[in-house]
Amino acid sequence: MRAMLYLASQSPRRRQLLEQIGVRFEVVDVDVIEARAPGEAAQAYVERVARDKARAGLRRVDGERAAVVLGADTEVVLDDVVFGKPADAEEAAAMLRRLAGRTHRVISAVCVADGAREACAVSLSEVTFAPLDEAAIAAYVASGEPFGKAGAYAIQGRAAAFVAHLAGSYSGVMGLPLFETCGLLRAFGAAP
Ligand SMILES: Cc1cn([C@H]2C[C@H](O)[C@@H](COP(=O)(O)OP(=O)(O)OP(=O)(O)O)O2)c(=O)[nH]c1=O
Repeated sequence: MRAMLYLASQSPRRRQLLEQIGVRFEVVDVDVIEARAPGEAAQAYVERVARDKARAGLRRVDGERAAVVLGADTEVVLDDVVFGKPADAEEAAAMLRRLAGRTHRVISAVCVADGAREACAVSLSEVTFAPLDEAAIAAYVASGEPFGKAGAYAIQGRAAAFVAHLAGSYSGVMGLPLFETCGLLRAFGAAP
């Protein structure tokens, strides 16, 4: 019998990505505080948040036999500054100004847990943005796309036009690294 998989995420992108690899799952809502501790390395932070989401999901499905829970986190990192989701239009524009014409890292962590064990994987990507002028930034922010996205952009959306180069995982940048996810789910008996 295959384990029942729960995706501990509100992100429509993660749902879409998991569907893409043909895995059956249900969504469980979790509310995890995302705050980097002083001195915490960016990658350690992303991994910790993904793990917290998986653990919170596990608590929500508590008591269910053969439940496997998946949590993930994605952050954009430039000069060791972690760019999460912008709070407003001003912050979105500020993030895009800093990303323009430069190469940043995208760290995506995925953690899978059941009642007995837990495992995580991290995907690292490098994304190079073309230079962006103020008009392009203003138009992009006005489109609404930056909101709810780490680094204030969506590679799967209009921001594809900004991406001059990507080294790494497209699905990882979008929010769920599918290669790593698939490996973990197989190990937990939640994917064929
Ligand atoms: C960089 C980038 C991020 N994103 C999204 C993926 C994530 O939804 C979001 C990063 O925020 P997260 O905090 O990782 O996830 P979330 O709050 O959206 O969802 P949950 O915690 O419930 O799982 O940014 C894109 O959709 N495209 C991109 O190109």
